[in-house]
Amino acid sequence: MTRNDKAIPVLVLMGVSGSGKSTVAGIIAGAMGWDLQEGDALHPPANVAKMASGQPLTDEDRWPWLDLIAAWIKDHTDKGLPGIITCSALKRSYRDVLRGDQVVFVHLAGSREQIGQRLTTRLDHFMPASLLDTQISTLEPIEPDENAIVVDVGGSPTEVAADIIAQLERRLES
Ligand SMILES: Nc1ncnc2c1ncn2[C@@H]1O[C@H](COP(=O)(O)OP(=O)(O)OP(=O)(O)O)[C@@H](O)[C@H]1O
Ligand SMILES: O=C(O)[C@H](O)[C@@H](O)[C@H](O)[C@H](O)CO
Repeated sequence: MTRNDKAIPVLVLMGVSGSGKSTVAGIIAGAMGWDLQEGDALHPPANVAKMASGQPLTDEDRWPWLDLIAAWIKDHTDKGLPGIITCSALKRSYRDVLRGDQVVFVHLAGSREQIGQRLTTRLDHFMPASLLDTQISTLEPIEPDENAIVVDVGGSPTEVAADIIAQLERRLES
């Protein structure tokens, strides 16, 4: 059986803390009926404790977590199931662990001021707003050869989700 893998995407919603990954992923998963995995839920407890104490993760902290994200993606691509997973995926080398024919990275991009403002009003999360600067300095922007969509997060969550779905549909048509 042949299958158009591009038509069965697994989206990796990526970007710095507070860029809206969880919020927008929930809207898209609901609208499309796709499986949803919150990447933060796959962090080992030690990683969560480290971030909650205000320390940024190192590469060594992130590799085992990225392996779990990659396993979730592979489970979906092996079964030909669409899905959406949140993962900061800040460095190109991290994205290398996650890549595949069906995998589309969606970078939620916004200004430090806007994302910082959203983080200071988010009170129910382990990640302190103080870590935003290290998230931004660690981020390696998407490069042209990566299978990716970049969206501006200036609009409402519903507008950002609609922008992503529209860009995805245009890619499938082309
Ligand atoms: N487009 C948006 N407009 C206004 N507020 C937003 C938007 N997207 C997200 N928010 C709000 O900003 C905050 C951060 O969003 P969210 O938790 O989804 O980000 P995140 O990227 O998943 O963060 P983290 O990586 O730290 O888990 C939340 O309080 C959320 O309600
Ligand atoms: O790579 C990282 O530093 C982490 O994944 C963070 O991005 C957090 O998981 C997230 O932002 C907090 O919710």
